[in-house]
Amino acid sequence: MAGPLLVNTPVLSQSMWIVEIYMDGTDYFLVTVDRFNIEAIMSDKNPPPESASDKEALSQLRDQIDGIDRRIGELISERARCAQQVAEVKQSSNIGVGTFYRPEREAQVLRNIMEKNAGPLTDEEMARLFREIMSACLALEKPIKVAYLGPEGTFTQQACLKHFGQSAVTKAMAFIDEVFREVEAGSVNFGVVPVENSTEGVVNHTLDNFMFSNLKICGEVELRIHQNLMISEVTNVGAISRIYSHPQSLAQCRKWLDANYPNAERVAVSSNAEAAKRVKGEWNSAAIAGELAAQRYELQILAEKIEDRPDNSTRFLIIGTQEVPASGKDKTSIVVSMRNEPGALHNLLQPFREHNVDLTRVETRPSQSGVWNYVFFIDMNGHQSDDTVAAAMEEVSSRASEVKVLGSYPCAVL
Ligand SMILES: C=C(O[C@@H]1C=C(C(=O)O)C=C[C@H]1O)C(=O)O
Repeated sequence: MAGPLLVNTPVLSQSMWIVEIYMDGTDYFLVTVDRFNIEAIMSDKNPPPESASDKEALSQLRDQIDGIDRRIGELISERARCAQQVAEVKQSSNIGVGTFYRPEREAQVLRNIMEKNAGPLTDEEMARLFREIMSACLALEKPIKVAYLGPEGTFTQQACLKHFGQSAVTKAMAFIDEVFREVEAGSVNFGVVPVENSTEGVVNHTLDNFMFSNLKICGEVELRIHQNLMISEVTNVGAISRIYSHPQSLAQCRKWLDANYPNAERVAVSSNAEAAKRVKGEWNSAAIAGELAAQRYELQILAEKIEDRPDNSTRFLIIGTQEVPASGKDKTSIVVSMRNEPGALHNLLQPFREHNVDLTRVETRPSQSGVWNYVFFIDMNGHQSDDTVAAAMEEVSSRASEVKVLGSYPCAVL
C-alpha cells in the first residue's frame, strides 16, 4: 500500500475532511476526520485552512440571523405596545382594577407557547424565553414588586426569578413571617416562600403563617435543586478543611462529601447564601449552595450537581391578595380544622373521593388554638369554581369546624 498521497483536503463536506488517501492497486482508501474535532485539537498557531465556500456559507447564515433578529425585535416591540394598550383598557374600565399581573393569563400564554413549539429548542427553553418577554412587557404596564425569603442568592430568590422573570423588583426578607407581613402591608405585590422544602427545612413555618393570615396563594413554582461546591479567589483548593452550608443541603450531599472531603469539618449555617458569604476571604473553606449564590458572591464552582439524589426539587408558593380565576389547569389549597373524634380524618377525606377530586397533598399540623384540634392542609387538583371541587368543599364545610380556602392558582408551568 502506498501513501498517504494527500493530507488535509477539505473536500468531503463542511464537517468531514479527508486527511489521507491510500492507494492499493486499483482501490483507494480515504481517511476522514471530523473537522470540528480537528479544530478543537489544533492550536491557534496552526489553524485549519478555511475554504472560501465555508466563509461564504457562514457569512450568509449570519446575515440571515441578523434579519431574523430584526424581525424578532420588531415583533417584541409590537407585543409590548399591545401590553401597554391592555394596561390602558384595565385602567379606564373596572376590569382588573389593581390586578395588572394576571397569573392565570401568564400560565395560559406559557402553556400555549410550549404546546405550539416545534423545536429544535425544548418546550422549557422556549417558555423560559417567553417568560422574560412577558416579564418585560408587564414591567411596562406596572413594575411588579416581590418579597422573597432571602438573603440574595437563596433558592427562593431563584424561584422568584423563575416565576416573575428578571424585570420584577425583588426584595430579600430575613424571615418567612416578614415576607407575609410585607405583602399584607401592601409594600410589595407578592411574596415567595418555600413550602415543600427539602433544602431550607421551613415547610411548617410557611403553613403556620397561613393559619393566621388572610393572604391568598396565587401561584406555585417548582425548582430543581442542584447543589454546588464553591470557593473564593483566596481558597487553597488542596487545603479545604471546612465546608459551610444549610443543614439540609449538607444532608443532601452527605455521600458526596464522605467520598470527596471525608475529613473536612461540616459547618451548618442559616442559609446557603450565608454559606457563600462566609467563604469570601477564608483560604481553607468552601460552601455548598446554588448557582445563583456563586454568581451573587462571585465564587468559583469547583464541583457541580453534587447532591446525592438527582431528582431533588423544592416547591414554592406565591402569596398575594388577589383571587386568581381558573387557567384551565389549577390547584386549590385549603386548611381545615376538625374536632378530635374517631374517624375525623376519614370523614374529612370522604367527600373528595365521592366527587372525584384528586388530592395532591395532605399535611397535618398541631392546632395553635384551643378551637382547632386537628388542622389539615390539603392540596387538590382543580379550581374552586369547578363543580366537582365546589361540591366537595361544600360537603367538607358541613363536617369540619372550620374551612379556609387558601386559594386556587395555576399549576406550575415550568
Ligand atoms: C397583557 C396583560 O397583562 C399582563 C401581561 C401579560 C403578557 O405580557 O402577556 C399577561 C398577563 C398579565 O400579567 C394581560 O392581562 O393580558
